[in-house]
Amino acid sequence: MMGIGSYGYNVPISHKMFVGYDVPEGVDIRGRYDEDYARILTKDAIQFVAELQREFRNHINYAMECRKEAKMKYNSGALPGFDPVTRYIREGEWTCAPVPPAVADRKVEITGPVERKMIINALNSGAKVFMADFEDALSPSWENLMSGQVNLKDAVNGTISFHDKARNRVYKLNDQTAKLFVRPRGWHLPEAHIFIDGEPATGCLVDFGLYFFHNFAAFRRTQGQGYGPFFYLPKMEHSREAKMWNSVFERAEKMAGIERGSIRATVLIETLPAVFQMDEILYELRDHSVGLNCGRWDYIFSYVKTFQAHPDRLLPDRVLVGMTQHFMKSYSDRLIWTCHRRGVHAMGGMAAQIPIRDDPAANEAALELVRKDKLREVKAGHDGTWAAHPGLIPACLEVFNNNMQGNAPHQIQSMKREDAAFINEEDLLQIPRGVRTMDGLRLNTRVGIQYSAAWLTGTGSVPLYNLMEDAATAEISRVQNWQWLKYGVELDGDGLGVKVTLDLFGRVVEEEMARIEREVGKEKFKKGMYKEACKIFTRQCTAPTLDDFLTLNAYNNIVIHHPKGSSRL
Ligand SMILES: CC(=O)SCCNC(=O)CCNC(=O)[C@H](O)C(C)(C)COP(=O)(O)OP(=O)(O)OC[C@H]1O[C@@H](n2cnc3c(N)ncnc32)[C@H](O)[C@@H]1OP(=O)(O)O
Ligand SMILES: O=CC(=O)O
Ligand SMILES: [Mg+2]
Repeated sequence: MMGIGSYGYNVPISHKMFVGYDVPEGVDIRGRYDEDYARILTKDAIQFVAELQREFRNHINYAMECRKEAKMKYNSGALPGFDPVTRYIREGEWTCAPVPPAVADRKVEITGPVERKMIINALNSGAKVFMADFEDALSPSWENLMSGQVNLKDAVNGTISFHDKARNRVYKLNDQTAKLFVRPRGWHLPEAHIFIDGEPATGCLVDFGLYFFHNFAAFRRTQGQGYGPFFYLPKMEHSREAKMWNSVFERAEKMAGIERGSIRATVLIETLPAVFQMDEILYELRDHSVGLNCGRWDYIFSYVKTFQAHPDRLLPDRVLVGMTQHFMKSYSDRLIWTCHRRGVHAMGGMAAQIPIRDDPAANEAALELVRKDKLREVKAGHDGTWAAHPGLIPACLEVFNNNMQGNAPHQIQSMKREDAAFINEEDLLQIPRGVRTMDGLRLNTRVGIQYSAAWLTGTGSVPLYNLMEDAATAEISRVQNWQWLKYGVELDGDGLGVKVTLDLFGRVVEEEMARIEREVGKEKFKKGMYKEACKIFTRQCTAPTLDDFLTLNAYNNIVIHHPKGSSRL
């Protein structure tokens, strides 16, 4: 009844009668029709997305070409660094627009996919902010994206509820809820279920456009104290990409008839090139900015990706690349200095530990690691941090409440970190120290395959071995394997002189697949998409040229095109 395809074709089906979305000229919706989704995919909302697409498509194409050009430069041996052309921005005295009162206090922010029950749990979690994620934590299937929009609309309207029939439990919003930020996808991802003028739409414009169109008015009234909506912006590599977002925001404000500077966004600094552009990014967004965030996991991924052709910059085991490595500490310190100098929040990142339900001692050890990470952040001057799970909110809040300097709900004025002004290119690029082991190779493989299997079946964040895994952490596993294979590295931590070869990797994959089957059980293994995931992950790890993104390459596997309209037989 439905056509499965890499984007570009529909499977003809003979239904007698179709209902479909009412679309404006030039738009073709190839995703499944659903009455709930039709509340989101209204003609006016789609028209707004199409206008954004038409206005910005050339800019986006240009920005993506610039990414390719930068990659070629790095692949020929160049290092990323500060741009002499924009020195005047870095050295100039300017600040961003004042922080909106509604989000002055961001001590702890919970993140999670736009799943109905999780949205309610996150908003009720006691965190100050909830970042609802269309990105690292979400597998961007049509169902996930569209039901995510429905859920967010109900959340902003305050009407969201969820009935867990199996547990006979009804979920509703508390009186006091976290402030909502929404993270759209990155600039590079297409939305292959919506075609505009014959081309797939840009994923982030769909996420942003639909959410903004339906929610700006209610959000500003109920949550934003006259500001908003609020966003998180992922995976940018250059300030030109921030400039595009700024123009998108201005265009949206104009359409909505709201004051310029109403929309506010926090940019994740999570690519290596972007760390040299923090001032420039804030400058482009200075009327729409509410800070920067240390997206540590994608940042590590980006370090490997940027240096894919630099065999002298190989990473040690993934578990050894933490925030105390010099390049990571330098990045976080410079981010704090930059943000506070420009008058905005410097947000910390995500510790990977999550509560461990069935083992109190292990649970306490995990909590202690989270506390330690948060203590380091608050003492360094961060104004808030991220938590992956409601069970971590009280501990994170306690650390921030007890250790922030000054009386404000942030440390923007009280922790200037002038010492971090001297952090230079060498600090930011310093090669992480540590050893490489067979365990590291095995863990990358086991986690990468299991995450990919979850992603292919519609889940974008999963608990694996008591840690949160999402697209960013899986990327590290993938590119690290690729790097080790490409350069045939020696696993120097094992003292056996073993080199990573295709043959060794093949055996590791086989053994780890067997282990996964044992761990998840035969039934789940058979029903899940482990074999497909293994194929995709293995191909990516052994590809002669490194794929830019795991999810971009795997996306074709989750695109499902339906005939125009669905059956009403
Ligand atoms: C690198 C980055 O980009 S980080 C940001 C992106 N990543 C994320 O946002 C990850 C967010 N976290 C998660 O998705 C989840 O916590 C996981 C997948 C890691 C673990 O989830 P689970 O295995 O379901 O956790 P667990 O079973 O302990 O959950 C207990 C309860 O907490 C809820 N819960 C867990 N995490 C969250 C969350 N982040 N937001 C809201 N509710 C949550 C569960 O839904 C469950 O609710 P219930 O008791 O009402 O049924
Ligand atoms: O998005 C956050 C990250 O760490 O990546
Ligand atoms: Mg990220």
